[in-house]
Amino acid sequence: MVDFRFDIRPLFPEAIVRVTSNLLPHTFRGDRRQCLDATSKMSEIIDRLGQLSATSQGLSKPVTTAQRLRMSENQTIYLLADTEAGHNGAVTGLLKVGNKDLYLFDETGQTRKVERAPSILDFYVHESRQRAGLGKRLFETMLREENWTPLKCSVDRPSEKLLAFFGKHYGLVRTIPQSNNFVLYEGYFNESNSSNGHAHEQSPQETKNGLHITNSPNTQLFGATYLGEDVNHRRRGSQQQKQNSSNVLLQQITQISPNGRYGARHPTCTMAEIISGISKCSTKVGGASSGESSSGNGDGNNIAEMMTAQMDLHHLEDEQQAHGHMNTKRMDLQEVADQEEAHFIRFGLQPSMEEPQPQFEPEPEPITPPSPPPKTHTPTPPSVRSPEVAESIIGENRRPAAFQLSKQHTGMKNRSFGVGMAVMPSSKMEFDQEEREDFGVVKINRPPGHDAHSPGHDNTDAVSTVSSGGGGGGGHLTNEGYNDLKFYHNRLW
Ligand SMILES: CC(=O)SCCNC(=O)CCNC(=O)[C@H](O)C(C)(C)COP(=O)(O)OP(=O)(O)OC[C@H]1O[C@@H](n2cnc3c(N)ncnc32)[C@H](O)[C@@H]1OP(=O)(O)O
Repeated sequence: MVDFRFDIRPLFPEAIVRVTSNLLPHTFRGDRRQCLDATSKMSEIIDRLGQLSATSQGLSKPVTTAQRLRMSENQTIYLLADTEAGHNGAVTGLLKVGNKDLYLFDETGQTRKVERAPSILDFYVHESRQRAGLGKRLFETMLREENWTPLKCSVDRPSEKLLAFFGKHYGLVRTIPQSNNFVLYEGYFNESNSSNGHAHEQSPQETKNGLHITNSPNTQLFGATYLGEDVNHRRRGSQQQKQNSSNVLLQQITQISPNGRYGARHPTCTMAEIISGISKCSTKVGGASSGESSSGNGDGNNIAEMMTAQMDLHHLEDEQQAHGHMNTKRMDLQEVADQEEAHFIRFGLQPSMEEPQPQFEPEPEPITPPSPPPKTHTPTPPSVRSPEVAESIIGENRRPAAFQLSKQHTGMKNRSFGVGMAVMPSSKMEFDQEEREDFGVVKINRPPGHDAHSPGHDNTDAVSTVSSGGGGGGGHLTNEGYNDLKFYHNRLW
């Protein structure tokens, strides 16, 4: 029993009271002074019961506090009291419910967005009163007041006791596995039961080759969901007529900008763009000289020409200005980067031969399932996807980039766009620091055994060699055959 230093009976004219964000029992009538007194006492009751519930469930901190209730507009706490107990009465149970916007899997594994889903958020009956029917009494009162049914309740990370409670009182046993902490019971999505509960339920989205694509944050962060082969078979009949609209949707989804803080524009990485530009130039020119087709896209050649011209200009300036005028060169390099950026934007929209557009065939191809919800009926506590899982999903199942995955999509940090294109796993990149603190050289694909400081080599490093090797094979490589790029950095960049 949970008793308090004050008399709880004025707060509980009924055995069960309902409390919302004003922290007053629904039965409360009184003046301003009484109101302050009542909210203060009610806060103490809620905090105490919330703490006991957390301890009972083994949680490190309570999910129910008066402060949280005060801040939430769509949550309600039901409190059960025994006014006969002791001198001041005792509070014996707490049930917190609310409406949540949830992305949920249905029985077939399709994602549905359910707005204002009825949710059981916290439930506690004091240990000394459990298994005496008080939980059911509290729950039934809540169902009546909220006009909910047990089947339509989503349960936030239920304990074993609560699962047993649902099984015993409502015959609810078979759950629909979810990827979040919520548990639903089979029948949740039945239309016949939709009279109460769901204020808004969106229809499942399109699928493509078993990849389930929605506008959900999960899809935007981790990519499409694989539903499994049997689901594919079931859908194949109707897939033909959906083909066209599906392609359109896929295109739309991949072009959706992430929302919120993920949608904020990130500062461009000039360094990576320059390296990327050199890599593309290298591939283009190299491909042409070796007889490979480079006619896939004119933009690549434009970039190569532009880079060559710009780097020639730098080379000339370097020779003229020797070691002075760092600022002038820095500005020129920035201009190159700016122009490149504009080209790469177009380049990204019309990928060259190195970045083929994904071509979707009508038949699904075998893909390792990244995250199909396990079809079991034993509720398991869902776990949060780690970045490594996201990485494996992307790595194994993503087709060649229809859109560039950035940390907006992967959740991974510090992924410089373009560096990977310039430096292959077998290659190495070196950063040499020159005398001045803000001046350095990047060397890419240096042949093994090359001494960075050996005489005769550093001269080529000290000036830009991207275009200075006119007599050499690639025109943008050093005499030794590695990509070489001079750069400046400044603490203010
Ligand atoms: C979303 C969430 O809030 S999850 C957290 C749920 N809360 C907890 O786990 C806190 C500790 N448990 C409790 O507070 C209570 O047991 C509640 C709230 C789950 C149920 O309240 P009670 O007053 O015990 O429920 P009530 O008496 O109406 O029903 C009893 C049934 O609940 C289940 N149950 C209650 N206690 C237990 C227990 N210790 N072990 C297994 N099942 C239990 C059983 O099905 C039981 O029926 P039975 O006695 O015939 O086996």
